[in-house]
Amino acid sequence: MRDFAMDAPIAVTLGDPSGVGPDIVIAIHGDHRADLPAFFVIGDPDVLASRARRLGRDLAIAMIHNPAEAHGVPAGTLPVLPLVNRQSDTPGRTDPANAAGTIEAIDRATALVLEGGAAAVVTGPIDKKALYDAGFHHPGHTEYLAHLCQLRLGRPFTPVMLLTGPDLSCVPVTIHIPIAEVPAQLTAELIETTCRIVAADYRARLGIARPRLAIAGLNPHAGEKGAIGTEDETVIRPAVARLRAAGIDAAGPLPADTMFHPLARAHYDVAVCMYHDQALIPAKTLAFDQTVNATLGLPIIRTSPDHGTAADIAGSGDARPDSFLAAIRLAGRMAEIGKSAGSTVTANA
Ligand SMILES: NC(=O)C1=CN([C@@H]2O[C@H](COP(=O)(O)OP(=O)(O)OC[C@H]3O[C@@H](n4cnc5c(N)ncnc54)[C@H](O)[C@@H]3O)[C@@H](O)[C@H]2O)C=CC1
Ligand SMILES: NCC(=O)COP(=O)(O)O
Repeated sequence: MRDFAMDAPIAVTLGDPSGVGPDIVIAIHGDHRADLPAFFVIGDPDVLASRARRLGRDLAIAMIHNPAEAHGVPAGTLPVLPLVNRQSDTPGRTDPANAAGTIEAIDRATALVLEGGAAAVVTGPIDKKALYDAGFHHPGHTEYLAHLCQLRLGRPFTPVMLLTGPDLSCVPVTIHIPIAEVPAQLTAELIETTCRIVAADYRARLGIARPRLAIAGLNPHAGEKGAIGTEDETVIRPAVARLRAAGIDAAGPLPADTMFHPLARAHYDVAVCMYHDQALIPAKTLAFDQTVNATLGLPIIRTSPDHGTAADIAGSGDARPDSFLAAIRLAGRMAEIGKSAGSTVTANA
């Protein structure tokens, strides 16, 4: 295992057993472990063993009781912190009985990072609807992690979703909400808070001291000077002006249809978009296999692959591991940068 200058290993959750999370973790452990920062899995060892058999892969598991033991497991074995809530191996098919274990893994990983036992959490993809059906009322990891941090630390956090790939990084200001609710939820305050968190975490966790932010408009042609929608002038432009007055390198509102081509991208480090698909469509289209989803604005480091459960190929061996690998690598880099900066500071921490 390479020395990544981190004292604590990274906690990896498998996500929903209906998906490709277990497939990819098994593949990564078998093929890439030596090139990655130290990590351990929080999951059901029987799910991993069963999935490995389906995939025809050898898998030796070492059960651990705390993250520190991950450093001492025999070479070639995968350290696994077992769940209390047992799960079954159901590739391609969600099972309500698995929900408790899926949530437990996120809870325990977050607690371990907050306590300093783990350096970061890398989450495997969850099936959101399956969790909603089981009573989980948070839209996704992003919002749930903020909730967990608030429960533990007693103050609120604004989580910010960042999709970051080799040639494009994007942040959606509103996240998992219906498109019809976007205009009402999009306030100048939310845009400003999001951009301040982006600027602070780029500095503290991504090593870019003064990132250039390109702020998208909401309406076609950024509202065509108010002729095609008003939010660009009444909500977004005032937020950009305040950010600039505060010393943040922000430009916009920019027409969203022309801000993602290569020449335009050369002018910014991160595109701040007004809604989920405005950010995620360009990010996933340009680099589905290399893009990572990172959560900013929290007192913990969290990354994940950009893709979902891919239940249609779970258990088949066809899942590509690249985005998950990039997520583990980015979590390691963020932990190193945070450590050398001597802080876990975020704008709302
Ligand atoms: N971070 C998370 O937990 C995320 C969870 N999801 C959840 O995943 C579920 C499915 O979402 P979809 O929109 O269908 O997106 P998806 O990313 O799961 O699948 C879209 C298409 O890409 C393919 N694909 C995805 N990952 C792949 C990989 N690693 N290798 C090869 N092919 C891959 C799939 O087979 C499918 O054809 C939903 O329940 C959604 O909520 C979606 C995104 C992120
Ligand atoms: N489309 C991205 C996505 O749904 C990721 O959500 P989260 O579970 O990381 O909050």
